[in-house]
Amino acid sequence: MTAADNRRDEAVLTEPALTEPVLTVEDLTVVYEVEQPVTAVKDASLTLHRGEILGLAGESGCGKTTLAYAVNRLHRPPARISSGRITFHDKDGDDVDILALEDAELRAFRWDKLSMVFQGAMNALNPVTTVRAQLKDTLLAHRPRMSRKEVRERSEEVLRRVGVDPGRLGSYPHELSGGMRQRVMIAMAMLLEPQIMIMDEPTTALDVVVQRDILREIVRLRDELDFAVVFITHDLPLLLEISDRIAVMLEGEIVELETAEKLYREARHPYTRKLLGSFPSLSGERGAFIRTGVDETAPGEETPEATTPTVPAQAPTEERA
Ligand SMILES: Nc1ncnc2c1ncn2[C@@H]1O[C@H](COP(=O)(O)OP(=O)(O)OP(=O)(O)O)[C@@H](O)[C@H]1O
Repeated sequence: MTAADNRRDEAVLTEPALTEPVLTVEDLTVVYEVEQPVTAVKDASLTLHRGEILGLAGESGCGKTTLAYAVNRLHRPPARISSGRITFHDKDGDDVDILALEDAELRAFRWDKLSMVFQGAMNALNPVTTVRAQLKDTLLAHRPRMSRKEVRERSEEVLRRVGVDPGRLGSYPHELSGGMRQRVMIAMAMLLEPQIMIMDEPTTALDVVVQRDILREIVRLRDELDFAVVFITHDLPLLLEISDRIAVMLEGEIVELETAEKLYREARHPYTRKLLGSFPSLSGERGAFIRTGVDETAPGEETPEATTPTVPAQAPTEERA
């Protein structure tokens, strides 16, 4: 392979072809109405494209979680959206004004069109209910006409997709490891085949090896199923590996939004450069762009057009509990 081939391959990997938008956030401002009001998100605008992984980076307290919650209208008082527009562009052609949805419409919208895996989500599973019952409840709440057989098949399929043996359907959350619980949460988030998944530090509480396995699978699932991901973390090296584009937040504002490679090589904003410089793994010799880790799947293990459920190659083999 020549150097030109290498460069071309790298460009294919790192320069995403931007598809049509699936979500548009315009001038969003979110304020915590406390004694000394905090404007946690200031005039934030971004476009998420279909099938894209958009990383949201920035140090603790810059407003990442507030932004993510507001997009899904999961924010609670004292948080208030004081201005802005959030539009979901459904694949059937409809534009949905998320801020105008009534409660019932919002309940139908969440999980179905846009789902969220948030910090500590692995503890969000109901401790007294089996995995089977939790998947079934979510499915039937949105698809009441599904037959028992369809519910069973879909539940098995999503578990397989995230690398959990369907034999675990009968398990209670405490019978699963942290990594498995987090995989189950990801299965739950993709259960209804949403077009967007927002992931807020989904793997932070897990050890590094499990984290990488799960991230690899998220990228693989995105490749197979084409949902868009907003991935939030302050781990910039990790975002550089998995994201198509990265938005950098500083004190509530999005100060830079670029492709991962451009951000890595030619960050424009001084804060982005400072952030890049604060990770020793990024501040040494900048040779080849580091975007290889989680993209590296065993060659030939999957075809892009695969539509049948497949067990990810990296899935742990596990025994029935
Ligand atoms: N309930 C609240 N009341 C008042 N201020 C709040 C509240 N929750 C968050 N904030 C403030 O809003 C700002 C943004 O917080 P947010 O949690 O969105 O940041 P973050 O970037 O997600 O941080 P982290 O990475 O630590 O989760 C911070 O200044 C925070 O102190």
